Amino acid sequence: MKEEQKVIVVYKSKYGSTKCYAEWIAQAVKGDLFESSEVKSADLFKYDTIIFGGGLYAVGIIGVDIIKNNFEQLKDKKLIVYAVGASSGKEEDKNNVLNNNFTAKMKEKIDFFMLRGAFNRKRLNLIDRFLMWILKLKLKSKDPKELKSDEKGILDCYDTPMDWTNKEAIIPIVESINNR
Ligand SMILES: Cc1cc2nc3c(=O)[nH]c(=O)nc-3n(C[C@H](O)[C@H](O)[C@H](O)COP(=O)(O)O)c2cc1C
Repeated sequence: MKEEQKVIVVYKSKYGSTKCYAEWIAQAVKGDLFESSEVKSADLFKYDTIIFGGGLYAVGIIGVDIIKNNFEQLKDKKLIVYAVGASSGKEEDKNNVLNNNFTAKMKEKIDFFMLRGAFNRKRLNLIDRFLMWILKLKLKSKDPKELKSDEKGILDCYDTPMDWTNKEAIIPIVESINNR
């Protein structure tokens, strides 16, 4: 990475997976690390590269509005977004998340990555537990052959706590900054 590049790593995480990846990434790229509530839009403008990570909830990337709402001012910077979910990040799931969260113009400019987080139903707050229960009922009522891979992933970990967080998964993100 060129000496003068300033990198900020911002994250929003509910249960810690996205935070864990943000810490690994910030350490690897020597970036400044912030939880999204600690950052104002004006802080982002001071950096050359902005990396945002958010947990995936019902195909939405939590906290990503900080990038979307400031997109016009940020679009000429290097913009990286990663979403952390239970999904294995297959192309189909990735496109689904991209289309659900970004406009065509944003998709062109933003380097987007999917990372795999963790899931433990017992650690969820009451609302999330209820939402997951509704989702499970909905998925169970579908023909198993019709399930998308992220839906299968959710059913697989509903009763079994899983932790897929893996430091090596940040390599493509770190490389995309270093190869700038
Ligand atoms: C209510 C709820 C909805 C979720 N929706 C999705 C989803 O749409 N896609 C996905 O891949 N994972 C989904 N997950 C799994 C989370 O994204 C996963 O646990 C992730 O590691 C959370 O990151 P965090 O700990 O940083 O918040 C959902 C989890 C909950 C509790």
